[in-house]
Amino acid sequence: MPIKIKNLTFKYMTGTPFEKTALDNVSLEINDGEFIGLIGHTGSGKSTLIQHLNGLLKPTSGEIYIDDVCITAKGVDLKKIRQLVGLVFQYPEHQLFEETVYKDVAYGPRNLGLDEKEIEERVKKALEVVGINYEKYKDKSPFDLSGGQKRRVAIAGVLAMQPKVLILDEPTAGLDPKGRDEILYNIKRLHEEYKITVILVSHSMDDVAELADRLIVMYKGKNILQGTPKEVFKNVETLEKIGLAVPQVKYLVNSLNRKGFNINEDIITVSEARDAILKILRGEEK
Ligand SMILES: Nc1ncnc2c1ncn2[C@@H]1O[C@H](COP(=O)(O)OP(=O)(O)OP(=O)(O)O)[C@@H](O)[C@H]1O
Repeated sequence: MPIKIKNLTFKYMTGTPFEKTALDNVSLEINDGEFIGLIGHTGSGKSTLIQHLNGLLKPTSGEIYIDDVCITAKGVDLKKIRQLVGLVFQYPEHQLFEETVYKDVAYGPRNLGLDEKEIEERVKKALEVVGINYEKYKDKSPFDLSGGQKRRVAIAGVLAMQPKVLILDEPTAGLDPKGRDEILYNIKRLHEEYKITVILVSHSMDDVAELADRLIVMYKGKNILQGTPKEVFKNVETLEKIGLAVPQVKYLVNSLNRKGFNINEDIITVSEARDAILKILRGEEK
């Protein structure tokens, strides 16, 4: 489902002495089935931008089209838009409230007025996608689960709406490494198997380097850079100036090259670095 953002400006508390321009004339296009990494320093406008994509915020000016439907026009059916564009907030597990995992994941589909058979199928599928065993967990209280499991159940609640676009605001924040890996693995799988468009807001350059097809970099409410991770991470100076880093692997490659090695400076992921270092160790390259 393609998304077009045209000249989007958003101000908080307009007309007050506290007015704050959070988005400043942002224009962007996201293609159907793309995996976008949305990065930027804290306060750069990422959360404000994604809240526009399912109609939670209304632009001060500008337009947004989803699948060629202008969702910022008057009278648009926001309920339908929210079905198509699923938004997973930071710490989504704080919104779990039902007494069983089943009921929590079923909450959205039930509100759509679906029959119980369809609801059950959706719950099963959504839990399967996030790697939670349906039979084992459906009757458990969400509050008896680990942090990573709770979050996956919360994500399943959004997936049960069968959105075409999934937006996740820092889905791994506060999780231990195991919980983090499980979430990222499941998002990647979801994108690959269901061709769903994913927008991942992240502070981890390593994660977006591994996962995203394209990065969008925000700075002070503007989209200042975009391109494939390799293209974007070439701009080391610009990124550091705006408080971002490049993937750790890039620093490792630079430091090895300073010691006389000749490793491809485009390398941004651990697996690429491993392959390059193995080649050196096998004597295929210096
Ligand atoms: N409810 C609000 N009222 C007033 N200003 C706000 C509000 N929410 C955000 N802002 C301001 O708007 C700007 C953009 O904030 P936003 O939360 O979109 O940034 P962000 O990139 O998502 O940050 P983070 O990475 O910390 O989540 C910031 O200057 C922020 O202080």
